[in-house]
Amino acid sequence: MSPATVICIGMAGSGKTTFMQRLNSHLHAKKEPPYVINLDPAVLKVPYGANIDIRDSIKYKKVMEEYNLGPNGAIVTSLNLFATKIDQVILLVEKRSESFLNVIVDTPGQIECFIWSASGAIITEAFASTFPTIIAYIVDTPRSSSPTTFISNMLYACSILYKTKLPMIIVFNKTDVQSADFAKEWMSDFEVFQEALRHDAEVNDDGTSSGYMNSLVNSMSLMLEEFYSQLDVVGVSAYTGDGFDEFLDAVDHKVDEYNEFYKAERERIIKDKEEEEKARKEKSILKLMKDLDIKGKPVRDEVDVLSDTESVEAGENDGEVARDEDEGPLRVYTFPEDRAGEVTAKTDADLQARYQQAFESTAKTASSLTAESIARYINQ
Ligand SMILES: Nc1nc2c(ncn2[C@@H]2O[C@H](COP(=O)(O)OP(=O)(O)OP(=O)(O)O)[C@@H](O)[C@H]2O)c(=O)[nH]1
Repeated sequence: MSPATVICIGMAGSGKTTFMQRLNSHLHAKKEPPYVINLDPAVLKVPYGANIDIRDSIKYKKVMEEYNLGPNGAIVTSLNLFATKIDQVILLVEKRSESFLNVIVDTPGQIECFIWSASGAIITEAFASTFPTIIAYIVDTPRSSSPTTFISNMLYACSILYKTKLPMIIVFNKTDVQSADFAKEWMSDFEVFQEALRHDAEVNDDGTSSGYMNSLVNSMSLMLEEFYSQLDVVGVSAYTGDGFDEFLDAVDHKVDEYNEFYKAERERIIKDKEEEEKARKEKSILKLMKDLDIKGKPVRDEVDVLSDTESVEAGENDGEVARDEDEGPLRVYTFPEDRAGEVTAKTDADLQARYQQAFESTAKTASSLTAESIARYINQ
């Protein structure tokens, strides 16, 4: 059975690394140790034992110095460098896939460096086309307790879902500080969310609010209802380990969903792409043949016709041999030696004339060039 891959994504400080550490120890305690991958090149310390660590092959600080980049540019470049080896990574994981049930992947805190970069897409796609892959979007619960921050976070999650096209679990972390019940309620009951929004506006209104913000958040929350229906939502505490069994149940549920819907959809997309590529190749071959003026006829026939270059001036008659009106009978039988003589004589005279012409024009150009350079020399 293919191991389920869980890619942890979340804003900086949401607790991805702590979550990974807790998930790792939770699975170890269940005697189901996972395969752990760290894709954050800038992290100083990884508090869990990673089987594959991007920092082993790519030195973030050197990338910064060598390519003269800032912190985010260096993360993207490190990921680009890593993405070139992703097939080897997948092979490594595949080789050992019999001995674990889960692959867990940590990503950089700067979400956009991973989600919106080409390399992030390549890495995600490589996993998703080999193993059932799901996204765990980690949210800092205490920092999302205001309706506006909450909706911003959900919009971000929504964009990630549509970008990756993979099943997603929203993980409300840090429930030891604040329970995630309020968020679950907001996601399931639109009226409760509106009430919270109204209350927030009253409490925080300093007289500068135009009401525009509230109506915008209102419409967004309506729009997000469809998005919420596709999600599994769990509350966890990476500190205490609370909610991790529930999280693993959600992973199982999403893996079933992946196998049922996403896999078929992905296969359809890949097939469509292959067909598109095939059609594109056929079209460009046809275009090439047209440019070469082959017109779809078998190439050998054309070569035979085109080989008679002596009788045709370049560009004339589209490469076809025209017969002179006074050429006489279509076919005259002569002895091979005579024919050879005729051709040689004609060719020799022709060649002589062409050499002469070429020599004259070259000499002319050369002499005028020499005159020009002498004049330039005298001027200097
Ligand atoms: N109270 C509480 N704090 C937590 C929990 N999980 C993480 N933290 C704290 O949140 C802060 C950020 O945690 P990290 O795990 O470093 O977060 P991260 O998302 O990996 O951060 P970046 O790698 O910078 O993106 C740290 O101070 C953690 O101690 C939790 O469940 N409860």
